[in-house]
Amino acid sequence: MSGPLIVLVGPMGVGKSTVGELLADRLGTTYRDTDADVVATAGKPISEIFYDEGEEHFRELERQAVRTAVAEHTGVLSLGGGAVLDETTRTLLADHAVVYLSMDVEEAVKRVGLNTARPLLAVNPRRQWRELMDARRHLYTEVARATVATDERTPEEVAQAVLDALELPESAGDPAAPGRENTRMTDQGPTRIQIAGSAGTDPYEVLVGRQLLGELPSLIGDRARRVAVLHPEALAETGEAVRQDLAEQGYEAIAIQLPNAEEAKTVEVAAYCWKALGQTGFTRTDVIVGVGGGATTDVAGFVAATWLRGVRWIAVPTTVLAMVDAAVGGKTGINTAEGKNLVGAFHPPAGVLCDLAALDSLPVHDYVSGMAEVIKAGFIADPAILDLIESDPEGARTPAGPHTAELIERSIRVKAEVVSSDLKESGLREILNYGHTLGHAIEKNERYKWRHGAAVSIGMVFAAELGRLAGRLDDATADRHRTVLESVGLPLTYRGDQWPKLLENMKIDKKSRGDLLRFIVLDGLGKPTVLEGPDPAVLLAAYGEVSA
Ligand SMILES: NC(=O)c1ccc[n+]([C@@H]2O[C@H](COP(=O)([O-])OP(=O)(O)OC[C@H]3O[C@@H](n4cnc5c(N)ncnc54)[C@H](O)[C@@H]3O)[C@@H](O)[C@H]2O)c1
Ligand SMILES: O=C(O)C(=O)C[C@@H](O)[C@H](O)[C@H](O)COP(=O)(O)O
Repeated sequence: MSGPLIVLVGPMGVGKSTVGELLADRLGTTYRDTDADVVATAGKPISEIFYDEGEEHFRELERQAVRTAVAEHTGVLSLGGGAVLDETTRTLLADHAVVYLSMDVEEAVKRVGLNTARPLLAVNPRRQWRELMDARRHLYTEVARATVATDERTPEEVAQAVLDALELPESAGDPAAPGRENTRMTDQGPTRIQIAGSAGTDPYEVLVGRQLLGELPSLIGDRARRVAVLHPEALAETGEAVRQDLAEQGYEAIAIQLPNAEEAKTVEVAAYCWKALGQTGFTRTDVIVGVGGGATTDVAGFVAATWLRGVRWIAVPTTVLAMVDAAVGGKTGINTAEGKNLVGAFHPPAGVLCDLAALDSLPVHDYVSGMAEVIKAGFIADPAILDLIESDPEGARTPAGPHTAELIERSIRVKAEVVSSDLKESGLREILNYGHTLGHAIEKNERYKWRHGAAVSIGMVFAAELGRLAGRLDDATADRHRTVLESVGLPLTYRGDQWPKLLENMKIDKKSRGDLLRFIVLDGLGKPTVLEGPDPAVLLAAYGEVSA
């Protein structure tokens, strides 16, 4: 019978794609994945199909994808975790060499837990997993010719067990087969970016990848008895899922819900957290976990810095901006009526887990806001970032874009290098403030209702104009600010009549020294420097270039 040489079924996260690709290599054939086919047909990630059109529509797309692939494909094929729910699909699989890859519940939660791209497991992963498997296990075994357990086996061992179970020699595939039809990222594990310890602080790692929940307990460590999970209202379910998971690992885990966005960065919210910690009996060996955007991680870090004069904390950033900037480097803090981040502390986290799957649920404006800090990293240190964005500006507005992981990793590396050598901003670190002097002044002027990235975007155009007018920056690089920021949808202008207020706000910027205003400007692409006490007329002229 023609059709796939092997069909792999089994739950999400069991490793079908990794094992499938290994099998295809060893058999000299090609690998195909019906989930990838569905994503290609729909033009969006599976989580978005679930969200926009519902599970029923997704199942219909999946049924068609399986029918086509079973008819066309002659190599190794893997099906989505729920494909076997469909009776037509099960009938179609009869007489094919189907192998069920299984795993136990602990392994599943470790591999899949925090991955919000798996829409069925966003909340309480352990319980949901059991329910899911109770509903599906018999369907997997019904269609499968063999079952291969994956627990505590390497992908190579699983692949060998599949070949053994089907009694397939390694030459069974077609060596003349063309290249892969659907290559997918294999589970290579997260990228690890090191941040050096300095000023008496420990080194730590920023992990970028998927399915990173399993890393939390080892970061928390066994000296901790209590863990507080701080999360924004928008991530109530995720926060509770993380809390519950930690509780099931034996920690006394509490969740503290914060308001969304800048409303969390107040002394009242910090005081509410201190109260919760006090009532829980939080000691110096206990640990805070901040799950959310930059506002949440700023508060979580600040509460950790101030409680008992400093407890350990871990950042789980869920926005682009928090991944590339806020959660890395140990600047923590809150706003006051007088200005942005005016109260805070340098208190680095014990680790940062950037689960890229979290970005799938981020509203587009918040995603784009984060691109301002990515673009900042491009202008001050890594112009390849700008080239990537300019090659596909639309792609840079969505987590499904082709360069998402690279843009995020490159930006983190820029930040990592700077904060590794100057944690407390005694010099070099000031370059990370590019665009922020005016940006923060705008945020205060808008009573912290604007997105940070939007304000920083205007701030960068202003800084570029300041650099140009001060005779430091060439026209092409100054103009490039406008084109690249606008291409992803960031704003370039602000109300002209607000200058006196903005000037007043800028005086309390953390880079100011006495009455001296200081700005980060560029001497050229990737060459940030400090401009001290610019002529007021030059400042006004630069503002004229961004005023609407
Ligand atoms: N400490 C630093 O070094 C540093 C650096 C840059 C920025 N910041 C600070 O970071 C803050 C901005 O961070 P931000 O842009 O992440 O905004 P944010 O934290 O305000 O998050 C934006 C919105 O998205 C929601 N959200 C977060 N993750 C989500 C997800 N995965 N799915 C759906 N909704 C989600 C939040 O609840 C919020 O409503 C500012 O306060 C800024 O000052 C700090
Ligand atoms: O990490 C830094 O240092 C930065 O300046 C990064 C900025 O993007 C960030 O917005 C930071 O919070 C601003 O710090 P502040 O000291 O100006 O409040």
